[in-house]
Amino acid sequence: MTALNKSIEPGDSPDLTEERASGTFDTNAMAAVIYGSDKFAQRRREISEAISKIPELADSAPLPFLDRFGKVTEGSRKLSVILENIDKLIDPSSYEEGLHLYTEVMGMEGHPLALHEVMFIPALIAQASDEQQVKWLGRARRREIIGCYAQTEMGHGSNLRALETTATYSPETQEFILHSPTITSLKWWPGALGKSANWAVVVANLIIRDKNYGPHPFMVQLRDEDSHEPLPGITVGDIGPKMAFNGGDNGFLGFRNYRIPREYLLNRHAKVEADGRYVKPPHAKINHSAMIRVRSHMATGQGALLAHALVIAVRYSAVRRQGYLEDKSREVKVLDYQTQQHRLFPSIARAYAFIFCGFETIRLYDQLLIDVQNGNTSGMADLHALTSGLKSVVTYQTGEGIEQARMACGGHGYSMASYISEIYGVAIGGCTYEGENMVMLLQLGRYLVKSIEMIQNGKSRELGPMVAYLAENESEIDLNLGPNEYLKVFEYAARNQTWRATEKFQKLRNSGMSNEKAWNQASVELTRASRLHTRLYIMSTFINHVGSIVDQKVKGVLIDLLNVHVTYEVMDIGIYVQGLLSSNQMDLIRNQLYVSLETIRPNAVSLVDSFQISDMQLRSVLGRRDGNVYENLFKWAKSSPLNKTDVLPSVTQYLKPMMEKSKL
Ligand SMILES: CC/C=C\C/C=C\C/C=C\C/C=C/C(=O)SCCNC(=O)CCNC(=O)[C@H](O)C(C)(C)COP(=O)(O)OP(=O)(O)OC[C@H]1O[C@@H](n2cnc3c(N)ncnc32)[C@H](O)[C@@H]1OP(=O)(O)O
Ligand SMILES: Cc1cc2nc3c(=O)[nH]c(=O)nc-3n(C[C@H](O)[C@H](O)[C@H](O)COP(=O)(O)OP(=O)(O)OC[C@H]3O[C@@H](n4cnc5c(N)ncnc54)[C@H](O)[C@@H]3O)c2cc1C
Repeated sequence: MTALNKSIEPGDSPDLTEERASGTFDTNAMAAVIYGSDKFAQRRREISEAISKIPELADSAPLPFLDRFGKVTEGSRKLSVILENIDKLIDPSSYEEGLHLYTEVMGMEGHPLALHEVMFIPALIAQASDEQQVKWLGRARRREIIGCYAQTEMGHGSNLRALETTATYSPETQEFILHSPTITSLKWWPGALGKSANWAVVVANLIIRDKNYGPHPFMVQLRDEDSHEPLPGITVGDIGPKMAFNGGDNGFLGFRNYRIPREYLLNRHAKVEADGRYVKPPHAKINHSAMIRVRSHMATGQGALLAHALVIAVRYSAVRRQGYLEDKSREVKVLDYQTQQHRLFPSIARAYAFIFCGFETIRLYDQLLIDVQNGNTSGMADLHALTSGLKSVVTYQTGEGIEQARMACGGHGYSMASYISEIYGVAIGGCTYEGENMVMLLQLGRYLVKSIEMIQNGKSRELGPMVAYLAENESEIDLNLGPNEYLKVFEYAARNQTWRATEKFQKLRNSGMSNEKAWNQASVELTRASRLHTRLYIMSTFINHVGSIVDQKVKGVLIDLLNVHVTYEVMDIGIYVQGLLSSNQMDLIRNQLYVSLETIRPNAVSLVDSFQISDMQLRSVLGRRDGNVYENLFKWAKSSPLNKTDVLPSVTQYLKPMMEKSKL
């Protein structure tokens, strides 16, 4: 019996045992749905089992008790143990297995290879020519070098056109000269840059004979491969502590006329010939492909973070007893309160929805990558718009859900013993990285406005499938028919808001206002349209995915969860559907939501157990699989370094003299 499946073990809290007994489906079968296949769900369990057999992979102390230096050291220490044992742990060629291994062993705090795997290698795959890949990709995959992705500067992150770092081509020496002309041009934020990486993909403005060709990616060696000392002309270091990711070394980087060979421009798409002739890429934004990749993966990534917080909050809510319902002889599990269910269950539904929606988005990205490698860039604008909206909505809603999960754990949720604040810090980083959320919502807004303009110009037939609904007329809604009717409600809301926002923008522009000013004055309405459009996409992928499930028990509970989702989402956008739904219909939906919360209640713990997050990965006293919270909370507090002695030096030095003095 492993510690991961839904089986009940001796010594488990009777409250959690009772919850698991009431589950109506097999959590292994649900895990197969969550992780895409039974085979991979099984591999995850095997990897967790293998990790548990290597004691050096365990945290050397609860991570919240480590200081920054300790966290950074811990990440590197564990990395070396992982690499010594890698063949025993995973299939090293599998990205997914690697991700599971790192997530479980490292926790949330970050580690030296995070950006190497997530951005550096993908940037080489997408942007390096075949010849360049022979030179660097193998070395990167074998971890002979550690890389990062250095784009953002102290002065500019969103507006890439204003980046200041230059890469000036010198035809005489056939080199690029990298230079940081100002303080604000210092690269600032790249993960693993500060202390770990010795190479970077650096985004800099390509200058040839005084002409600026805009941001391009360059492969740049930062540190000596033997001594790890920064190379002459490079200034590099750590940017200091952050809200989270404190085991990671986000860094700064400056160049003083630093020379690299002409062949170090990543030139799969754009090239500079020896004489300085520039060969244009097939699409102006093709250099942004590493960002598109991460954005495409963010729905699944954020879904997993939300799931992590919910495993903690739901299990804890089943062992936490506080207050009474009808039976006054025993306090109830707080999970039985409708308010607690309303706080947590819609988030469980969203976590599932984000993961399923992520499958579809990753599929679209993988297809785009193949198309682009074959010279077809026609799908780039669609995927850019979709992933811009998606990363914004899922990161924001994940943050909201995790914060509700924290509050659902009362006072103990505020303790680092819950680990929820760490998950929150990591998740909300996603609202900023890979494009600040408002900026990205406006990118989608731009695409939606263009879609409306196509309809206005009689080109509805040319609209892509995801925006075709913008040209439709609304039909009667019968809410007894199930999720597809709710989808129509969402289509109505997104269509209406997109038309209103576009018309506002056009009206302002037609009144003589500049395009930019009109855009700015319509921008809040445009972001609202983008959110509704994205939520519609999430809902439709959720519905489609549930429709494709074969295991009937799993499908049954996912339909119940879908009912929570659609009713909650429609209630949440009530203001946008006032013209469509009567107040009687709104009351009906509200009641359906309350009924669906009750329907899900017996399966709540099994639904979060199905994420199969081991206790090691969970790192939460409140969320432990066995539910034995209280004795472990006391043990956790006793392990605090402050409790090593009864009397602290600070008491002897400052408080005692103060109290003594007051006695006189
Ligand atoms: C597996 C992963 C899971 C989890 C990750 C875990 C950990 C990782 C942690 C952290 C990593 C973080 C990394 C980073 O943050 S890297 C830095 C990221 N930086 C950004 O995202 C910058 C955001 N800014 C931009 O992307 C662009 O500057 C912006 C799109 C906002 C504007 O670009 P620009 O000014 O150049 O263009 P516009 O004039 O606005 O638009 C012109 C035109 O081009 C279209 N466009 C823009 N971008 C793209 C694109 N990527 N693809 C296709 N088309 C694009 C845009 O829509 C316009 O089109 P049109 O309207 O037709 O003219
Ligand atoms: C945890 C973390 C990890 C990161 N890792 C990396 C990395 O590995 N590599 C890397 O290169 N970078 C990295 N970054 C940097 C990140 O990509 C940028 O911080 C991000 O793109 C936002 O840019 P900014 O900081 O310039 O924000 P700003 O653009 O300055 O945003 C400030 C405010 O201005 C608003 N704003 C800006 N432009 C507009 C506009 N046009 N219209 C309306 N409002 C606007 C924004 O909405 C926001 O409210 C990381 C950041 C974080 C937090």
